[in-house]
Amino acid sequence: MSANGVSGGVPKRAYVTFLAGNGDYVKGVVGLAKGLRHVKSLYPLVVAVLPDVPRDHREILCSQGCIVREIEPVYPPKNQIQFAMAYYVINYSKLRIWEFVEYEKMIYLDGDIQVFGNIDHLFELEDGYFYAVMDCFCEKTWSSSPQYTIGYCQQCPDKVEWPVSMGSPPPLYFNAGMFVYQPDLGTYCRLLDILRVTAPTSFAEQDFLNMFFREIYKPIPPVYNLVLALLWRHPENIDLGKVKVVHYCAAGSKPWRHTGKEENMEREDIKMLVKKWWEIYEDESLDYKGSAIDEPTKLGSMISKLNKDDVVGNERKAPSAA
Ligand SMILES: O=c1ccn([C@@H]2O[C@H](COP(=O)(O)OP(=O)(O)O)[C@@H](O)[C@H]2O)c(=O)[nH]1
Ligand SMILES: OC[C@H]1O[C@H](O[C@@H]2[C@@H](O)[C@H](O)[C@@H](O)[C@H](O)[C@@H]2O)[C@H](O)[C@@H](O)[C@H]1O
Ligand SMILES: [Mn+2]
Repeated sequence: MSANGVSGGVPKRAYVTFLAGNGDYVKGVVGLAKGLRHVKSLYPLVVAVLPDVPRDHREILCSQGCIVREIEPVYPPKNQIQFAMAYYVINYSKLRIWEFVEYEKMIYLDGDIQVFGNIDHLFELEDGYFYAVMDCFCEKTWSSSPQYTIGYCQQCPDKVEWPVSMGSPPPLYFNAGMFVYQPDLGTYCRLLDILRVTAPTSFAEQDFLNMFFREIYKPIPPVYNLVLALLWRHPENIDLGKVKVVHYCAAGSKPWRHTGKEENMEREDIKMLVKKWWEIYEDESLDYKGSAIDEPTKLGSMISKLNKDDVVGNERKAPSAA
């Protein structure tokens, strides 16, 4: 196995998600694992877990065929920022997935995402770019942004034009709940180095990743990450019948917590998407039939230990002469 994700000439690929805490997001990850099986994906699901994910949750994930990899948390520099959601501070730990260099290419999916159509073909996208779906600025989570204040959204840039007095419009901005990327140790080190000197902002690691990858970001269609708010903010941009990936990120839309009480949660399309999520989650025929994969994967943990030895407390040791 070479460290650049190619073993015996076959490029290693996998889906990867992130799990923190001992709460109910583990249901999201189990649903995602079963959803990928449902669409007959060829690739495994790696779950990057923070140390606070309890053993029983890790065992559930292994029993569902997931490859569980423990990661250390990543924290932003000391700050007074009010994140759009207080818990967003834990999302900086997603940056550890750039260290998974035993894979040549990975598709990151949030734990509150479900895949309803096979997207394995995205692994064939040209190397050297960062692929993700454009976000929307119309929800009140964006109320502290200039876009929201003037009513500008990249989903409909002609509706309210960006005022010339405010300079050029913001660069295209992606939702960080789903992206296609290539793990790489050099990128990983630069991410951590630059994070240490970057003031955190409302959307935490999503803002940081947009800044870091702005030169190589390539938008892909919203069928690959339906941010639910698009259904009521930009319905003209969505053909629900063609959507392959649904991102349950609107307030009140997490299927495993859905009560229908929050704004828009009583919509027929939302209720249908929540029902579809539960149908997969409860479908026992989609349970993993193989033997649970050891946690953590032996090789994976050896590689990450090896990498850690080279990056001690983010100061890199000079490579050994050997
Ligand atoms: O308590 C938590 C909160 C978040 N997450 C992970 O962090 C991701 C990003 O958080 P979330 O999806 O809630 O953000 P949103 O997309 O709703 O803004 C989740 O999908 C999970 O993968 C987690 O594991 N436990
Ligand atoms: O920590 C920042 C988060 O930022 C994103 O969530 C937000 C953001 O996209 C807003 O733009 C939407 O309005 C909102 O609905 C959505 O929840 C990612 O989905 C999530 O994984 C995570 O990175
Ligand atoms: Mn999400």
